[in-house]
Amino acid sequence: MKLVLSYLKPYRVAMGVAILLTFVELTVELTQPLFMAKIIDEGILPRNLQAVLSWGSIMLGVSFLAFAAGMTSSFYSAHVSQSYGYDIRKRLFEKITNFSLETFHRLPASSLITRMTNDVTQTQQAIFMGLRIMLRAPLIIVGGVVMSLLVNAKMGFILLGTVPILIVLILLMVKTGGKLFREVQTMLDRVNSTVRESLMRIRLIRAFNTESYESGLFTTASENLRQQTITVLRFMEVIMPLSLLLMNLSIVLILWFGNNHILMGAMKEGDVVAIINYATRITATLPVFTMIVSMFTRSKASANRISEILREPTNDIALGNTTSIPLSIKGEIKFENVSFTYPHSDKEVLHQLSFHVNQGERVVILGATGSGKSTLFQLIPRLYDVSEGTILIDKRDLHDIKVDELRQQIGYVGQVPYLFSGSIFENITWGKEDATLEEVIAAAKDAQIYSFIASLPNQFDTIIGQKGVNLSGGQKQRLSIARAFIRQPRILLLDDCSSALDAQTENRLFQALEKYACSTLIITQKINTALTADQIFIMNEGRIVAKGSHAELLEHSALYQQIFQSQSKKEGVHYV
Ligand SMILES: Nc1ncnc2c1ncn2[C@@H]1O[C@H](COP(=O)(O)OP(=O)(O)OP(=O)(O)O)[C@@H](O)[C@H]1O
Repeated sequence: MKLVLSYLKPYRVAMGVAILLTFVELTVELTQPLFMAKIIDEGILPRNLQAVLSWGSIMLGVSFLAFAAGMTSSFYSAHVSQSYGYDIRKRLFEKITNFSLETFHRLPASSLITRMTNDVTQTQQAIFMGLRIMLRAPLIIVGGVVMSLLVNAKMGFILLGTVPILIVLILLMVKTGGKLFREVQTMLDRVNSTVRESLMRIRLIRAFNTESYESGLFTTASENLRQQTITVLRFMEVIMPLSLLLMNLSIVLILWFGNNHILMGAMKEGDVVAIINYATRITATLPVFTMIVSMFTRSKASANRISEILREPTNDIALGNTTSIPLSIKGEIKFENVSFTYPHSDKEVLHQLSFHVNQGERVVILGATGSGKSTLFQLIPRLYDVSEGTILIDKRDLHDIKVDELRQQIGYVGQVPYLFSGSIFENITWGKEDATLEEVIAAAKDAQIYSFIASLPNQFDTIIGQKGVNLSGGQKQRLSIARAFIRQPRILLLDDCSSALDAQTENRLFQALEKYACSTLIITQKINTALTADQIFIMNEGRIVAKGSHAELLEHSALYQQIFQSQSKKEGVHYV
């Protein structure tokens, strides 16, 4: 909470002005019953129209002052809450874009979106309400009692006697109600996460026909929320009428004693009306406390969730530990005894890897699932840092190359092609923002997707849905490859990204790749692809268990012979 509130620091002056003006508005409001008393005592009862008009005009003037102060206070409060919202969203976005991959695994995108939107809005509303309403309610209670004592000390004592009981009830409401509202908030979060997760796996739910199971999860979460909300409302329904009963009793007492005092000539009618007015103003603030408690509880939960993000460490790799030597990479890659363990994990997934890839070479990596192939790829653009050993690019330690310069010269295509909503042109040029149409066409042709794009009515301007839902798996893969090609990378990492392509298309793709003359590492399950490689690595349980050219491996590696023979039989591969 403190961390989130620290974002209000730049707006201390505006907050001060808003609070000061709320005080002015409130003070002025509290004088109104006094003028009302004057109108009654000096105008209405003695039938003096002049007095009614004079006091009425003063009351109107004062009301206008309260209106102006309230409006300006609202203006400043809105400025503070909106500026705070803008600042904190900006900071959250900066922070999130610098998260390590590890943090992204832990905090799913949907949860981050909720924190950046809904949670920030909750805290913004609480700040606005805090400056405008939260202060008003307690101040009206205190101010109302003080003014009543000033109007008539004896009558004022009735309110003074009532208010401590009222405060006890309010404190009970804040404490117990706060706890109950916190539980409501937890239940509400559970409903949100159930819906979120169900929507994320909707395809799977349909495929496995598990709608009734999901619906059960949702019903349970929803029912818990209903029960908890009923409990908190019942509690409030007891406390609120009790408080109202107390205030109404004090109003009856004021009327009773007031009537006696008027009859005895010890008090004027107007003063009784003024004190009644203060009592009703205090009564009117009571429902506001329910809102304050519920809003404060919600915004506290939101503030905690926002703080979690703000406290997350950022990716040290992206931020520091780099020298600024500008470098044009040639593409030679050397691993020297590289071992790797994922952060927050005890299991070493790569063990003592050593290999050398010459500039412009093509290397195919084969291996069982989970053997560490994708992990190896992630070390080259420094998405993770090695735990032991050294990676050299052009004989230079990876740590001595500026990370953004390194990444600019690497083309990476992951296992799952990611396309965003936008045009095909935008999706390809994401790899190089200043690319010309000619470059885009060339990349699309090399990625074997041009003829498909050309057949579309809007060609490169065709809008594709989020995650490219209107494209086939193979088309998505080829668009992702075009995005990597357009960068003219010096190192190209293709992580099983041509799995959906037929053999002919894949062949043409790899032929087109020749002209880029970049060092290319390809993870694949297809032996056909291995045939085009300068070197083949076979990985097993985090180790390179065999490496060499196709001919070398065919001669020396029993494992490779097995893979080759089993796939050759299936696919009719012939090595010439
Ligand atoms: N973020 C992570 N945190 C901890 N362990 C991980 C993480 N990602 C992968 N691993 C583990 O690292 C090992 C290697 O995974 P990796 O994805 O590199 O294998 P792979 O050979 O590419 O597999 P596949 O062919 O199925 O993609 C696996 O045991 C996996 O469980």
